[in-house]
Amino acid sequence: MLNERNPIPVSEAVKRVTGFYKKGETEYIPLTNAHQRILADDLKADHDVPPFDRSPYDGYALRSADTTEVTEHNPKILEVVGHIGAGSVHHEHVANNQVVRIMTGAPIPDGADAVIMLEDTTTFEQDGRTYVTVRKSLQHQQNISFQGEDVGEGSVLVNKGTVINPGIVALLATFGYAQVPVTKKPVIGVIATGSELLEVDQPLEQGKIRNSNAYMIMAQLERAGAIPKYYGQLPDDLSESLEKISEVMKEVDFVVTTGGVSVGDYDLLPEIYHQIGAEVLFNKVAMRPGSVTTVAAIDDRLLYGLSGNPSACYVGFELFVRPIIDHYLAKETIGMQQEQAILAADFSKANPFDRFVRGRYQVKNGQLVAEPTGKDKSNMVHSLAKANCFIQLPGGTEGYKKGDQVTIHLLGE
Ligand SMILES: Nc1nc2c(c(=O)[nH]1)N[C@H]1C(S)=C(S)[C@@H](COP(=O)(O)OP(=O)(O)OC[C@H]3O[C@@H](n4cnc5c(N)ncnc54)[C@H](O)[C@@H]3O)O[C@H]1N2
Ligand code: MOO
Ligand SMILES: [Mg+2]
Repeated sequence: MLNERNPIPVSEAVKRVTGFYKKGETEYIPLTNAHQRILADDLKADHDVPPFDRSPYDGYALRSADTTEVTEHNPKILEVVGHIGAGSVHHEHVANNQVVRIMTGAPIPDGADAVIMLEDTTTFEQDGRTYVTVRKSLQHQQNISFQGEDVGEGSVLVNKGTVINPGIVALLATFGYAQVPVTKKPVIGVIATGSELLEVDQPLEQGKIRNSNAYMIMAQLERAGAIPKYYGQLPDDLSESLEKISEVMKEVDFVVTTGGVSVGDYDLLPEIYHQIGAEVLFNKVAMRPGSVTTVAAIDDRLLYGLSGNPSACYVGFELFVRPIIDHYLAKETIGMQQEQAILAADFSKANPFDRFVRGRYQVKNGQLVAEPTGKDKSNMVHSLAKANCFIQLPGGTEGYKKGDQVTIHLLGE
């Protein structure tokens, strides 16, 4: 256990955490559940798309050589010898001066090399036979959707580690993935600590507040792609907390607690880490909010001690829990995406530590602009609601001015 609290830079804290990453196993899940999961194998085309030459129009498949010289004023009559919709095949060879009535998506019959659109023809019957008048000349291979023009067999379409979006779902279906290989989600235990906490359905009492952090963390876990497992809230009682946390550690991949990590008389987490023999990786980070964020490890399992203050808890989660989930899921990108933005309002508070201000970014005139979403104290909860990014304001300055360029970390709504 560390007795003294030495603030370390955020980057160093992230590095210490990612040193403990594990990768989840691959599991196979039904395609209907695959949206937003992480692809565990490269998605490779095992056949051409389309798998055969097909018609992109409703019209007639014909031999282009039969239409040389044909114009609006010099139409030509051809005989209709077949009729196919998408899903059907015309098995006979199309000979000179013959056409096959064809619908969008149907395979081009053997012998035909072009398709004329229905609008450029008229049909008539004579002596029990069907004919079509064509009023346009067609080039060899005109109006054909070629085998493999969308996707060629053998190409890698999506790399493993990619978040599955609706477009990827379409590709998975195209290539017959009824079961999709995805990375297993980590199961993360959530415990709230504090004798002041009421559950959400309890009425307010003097000196007490409702536990918002546990529910916030569970939503953050889901957003990050993990499975939250809620173990309820603990009063500030050492032996009860010790027992519960030791038990939970055995059941899940990681544990996140909130509250009790600072230096108060009832901040029990430091003593709990000591008694269960956990190695404290850090207990002070040079940032605001969340400076008290603590991470400890037992063997290969991490125990996150997030602050009790809601905004500090939120920021500590996104900076230090999210990367470990991204690693576990073997995502292509780890942690929050960063962008440059223009600060939309003055931020006058000076601070020796880096600040991660809850902000909202939007695009204005082609430029990312970010604005704080409310009061920036770590014990506040209201400013979290509208936040879609953190505005990073490096420490050691007298504050920032509207118009300054800043780095923002996207929360990925
Ligand atoms: N003497 C010092 N005091 C404090 C320091 C310090 O360095 N020296 N650090 C301050 C900072 S910074 C923070 S952040 C907080 C961290 O507190 P803890 O992580 O120990 O959390 P608690 O003491 O349990 O609670 C703090 C605050 O948050 C409320 N809380 C707790 N749990 C929840 C919950 N689940 N949902 C909603 N709100 C919760 C709790 O009632 C307290 O108001 O310490 C400062 N103090
Ligand atoms: O950890 Mo505290 O949030 O720096 O305010
Ligand atoms: Mg405390």
